[in-house]
This record gives sequence, C-alpha cells and structure tokens, in this order.
Amino acid sequence: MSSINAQRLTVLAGPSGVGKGSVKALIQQHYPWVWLSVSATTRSPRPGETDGVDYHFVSHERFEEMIAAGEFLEWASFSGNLYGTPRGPVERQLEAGLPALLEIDLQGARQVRVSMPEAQLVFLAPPSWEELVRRLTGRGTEDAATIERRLSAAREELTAEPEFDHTIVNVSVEQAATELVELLGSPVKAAH
Ligand SMILES: Nc1nc2c(ncn2[C@@H]2O[C@H](COP(=O)(O)OP(=O)(O)O)[C@@H](O)[C@H]2O)c(=O)[nH]1
Ligand SMILES: Nc1ncnc2c1ncn2[C@@H]1O[C@H](COP(=O)(O)OP(=O)(O)O)[C@@H](O)[C@H]1O
Repeated sequence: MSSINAQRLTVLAGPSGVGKGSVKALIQQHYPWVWLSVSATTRSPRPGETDGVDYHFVSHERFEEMIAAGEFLEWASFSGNLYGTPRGPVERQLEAGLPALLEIDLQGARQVRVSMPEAQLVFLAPPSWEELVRRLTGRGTEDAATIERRLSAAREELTAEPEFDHTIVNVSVEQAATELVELLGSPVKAAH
C-alpha cells in the first residue's frame, strides 16, 4: 500500500479502439495544463510518435530492470508488449497536491484500484459495439490478427464498466475530453 494521498489521481481506461489515445491527444493540445503521465513501453514507436512525449520507448531488458527495481506504479502486458506507469513522476505530482491523469489499460486500472483505492477511475465507453468495431478496424495501423485479438479483449473489457467510478461515452472526442477535464477538477471524493 502506498502512503501517498491519491485522491487527485484520475485513471482513464476502456477497451482498445474506444478512443483513449484520441482523448489524451486532444487534452494535450487543448488543455496543456493537465498533467499526464508518460508511460514506458516495449512496443516500437508509430510514425509521428516521440520518445519521452508519447511514451518512453524502452527495450524489454530495460523494462524488466524497471519492474525489478520497483519503478512502476502499475504495469501490464497488452497485445504482446509491456506497458507501465513510472511511479516517481506520479508520486511527485500527488505529493504536491496536484491532479494527475493516467491513460492505461484495464489491468493497470485494476492495479491502481488496489494500490491507491482513493484514485478516481473513469471508464471510456463506445456509443455502441458496432461503433467500437468500426473504430478498431478503421484505424489501419494493425493487421487482421491484431485486430481480432484486440476485439476479443475489448468484448471482455466492456464488462468491467461497473468497477469504475464514472463512465464517459465517447461520442465526440471534444465532448469526452471536456467531461474528463471537468472530472479532474471535481471536489475530492471520500476514499472507498
Ligand atoms: N497498464 C498500462 N497500460 C497502458 C499504459 N500505457 C498505455 N497503456 C495501454 O496500452 C494499450 C495499448 O496502447 P497503444 O500501444 O498506444 O495502442 P492504442 O492505445 O490502441 O493506440 C492501451 O489500452 C493503453 O491504454 C501503462 O502505462 N500501463
Ligand atoms: N469520438 C470519436 N468518434 C469517431 N471516431 C473516433 C472517436 N474517438 C476515436 N475515434 C477513432 O477511433 C479509432 C481508435 O481511437 P484510439 O484513440 O486509437 O483508441 P484507443 O487509444 O482507445 O485504442 C481512431 O481511428 C480514432 O480516430
């Protein structure tokens, strides 16, 4: 258990393809004062992604070292790669009494729920299953096998919604980002 007060920590999670990355990017652009954690990952950068901005792109060996050194607040294996939230920057933010936002997968959100129960968990939901399939298929950055893996994970992940404190339906990226930013500024809630 961490001794850090995590009432100002907000976690955004939801199924693959729902729009988490899009909402995060819009927040970075339009709400630059919102502090977003930069995750470490073993996956390769996509075109346009910058090391240290979008992710810390690290080798598998380096990631394993970071796990062993206890450097992650949470970490998970997703679609064949490792992803984790570096603990130090988040703890410094919370220690200063400032809000912090994580955009992570469901497994990571569940770990935060256990290690920092007072964090607020926000589920990003698709307007419909058909729309989620369209978004996952339409992005064009993954092959058919990857999409199939992500769809079956997404079907399972949709059932996790009741574990979350809030749901935001991602009808438009602008509206979802606005709702999320409002939640960041909402009064602290009682611990679970
Ligand atoms: N647990 C965990 N998941 C993460 C972290 N960073 C990103 N993710 C999740 O990893 C998944 C894959 O991310 P990414 O490779 O960027 O692909 P995309 O989000 O589908 O475009 C998404 O569900 C992210 O929310 C992290 O630090 N921890
Ligand atoms: N509100 C929205 N309306 C229409 N398309 C969206 C919306 N949000 C995201 N998308 C599209 O859906 C696809 C998946 O979004 P992405 O942000 O990569 O999802 P995630 O990070 O949750 O996997 C992208 O092509 C993105 O442009």
